[in-house]
Amino acid sequence: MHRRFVLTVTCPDRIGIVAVTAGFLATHRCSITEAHQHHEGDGFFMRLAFRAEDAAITAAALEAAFAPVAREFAMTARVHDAARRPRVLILVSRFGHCLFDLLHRWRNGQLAVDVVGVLSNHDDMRSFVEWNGLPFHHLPVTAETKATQEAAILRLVEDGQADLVVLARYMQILSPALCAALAGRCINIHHSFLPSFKGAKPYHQAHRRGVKIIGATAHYVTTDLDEGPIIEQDVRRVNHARSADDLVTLGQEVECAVLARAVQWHVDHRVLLNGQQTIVFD
Ligand SMILES: Nc1nc2c(c(=O)[nH]1)N[C@@H](CN(C=O)c1ccc(C(=O)N[C@@H](CCC(=O)O)C(=O)O)cc1)CN2
Repeated sequence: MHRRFVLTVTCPDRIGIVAVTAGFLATHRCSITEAHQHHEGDGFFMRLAFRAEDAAITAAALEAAFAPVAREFAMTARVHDAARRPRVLILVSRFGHCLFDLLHRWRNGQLAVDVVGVLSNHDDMRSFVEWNGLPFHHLPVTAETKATQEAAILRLVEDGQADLVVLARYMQILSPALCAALAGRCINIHHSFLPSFKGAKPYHQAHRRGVKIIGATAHYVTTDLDEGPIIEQDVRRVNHARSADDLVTLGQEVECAVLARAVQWHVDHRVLLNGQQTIVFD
């Protein structure tokens, strides 16, 4: 049974990157099953999925063997075991639609991850989460208790060895310290087509503006609210007859689909960061 891996590479652009990488894989009896690359300015980005004949080889061993090439080409290179199930911690407040959708995809095997738990600043989702056989962590927060509450969040991330934190309509602004601790591994779903309508009540802002299209945006979380690198977006048409509450309801479907795609692409190592932007090899 061949073992399957993913190699991601970010480096300065130059001749020979693909050749040396493909050569390395061939030398190690690996065959490429999917290849993506992108040139952006002086940068080069690549994702290779491949299978290895040697059933005993590991991602760590391949990454170590590739290190001399990575050094020579100034690459940030990572080898991921495609069979490893990333560990995910989900954060939610009162709106459960994105949580329900993610856990549905987890239960039916579509989302091949291990959910280490669900955390909320409200108790609303406890019964649903525990019905799914998952740990529920109720961590209320006020302005006065924010530092203590966030320390508890970080402990859960570390104790759960979470590879990814998903803000599935978690309506608290994370501090710069927590953003730094979760840099590149925390995805938020914002319920507007960014950069329009940042903040807590985007559908009401959109309704006041009289938009004909609403949307949702999944992005990595940074200190600057709703400014993080965008992973995925989508929209749907609305019209004058829709109330603000209608927009809240109609938007939920878009939020679920956008967040699910963003999480799936992240755990499949299809998203590479390029400064404040992303490159998505979907
Ligand atoms: N550092 C960041 N934290 C969070 C981000 C982010 O981009 N950077 N995204 C939010 C989610 N979000 C919009 O998508 C959002 C959440 C909350 C608020 C807000 O103003 N919250 C108020 C409290 C609201 C309440 O208690 O219901 C606040 O925190 O004072 C705006 C946008 C998640 N965190």
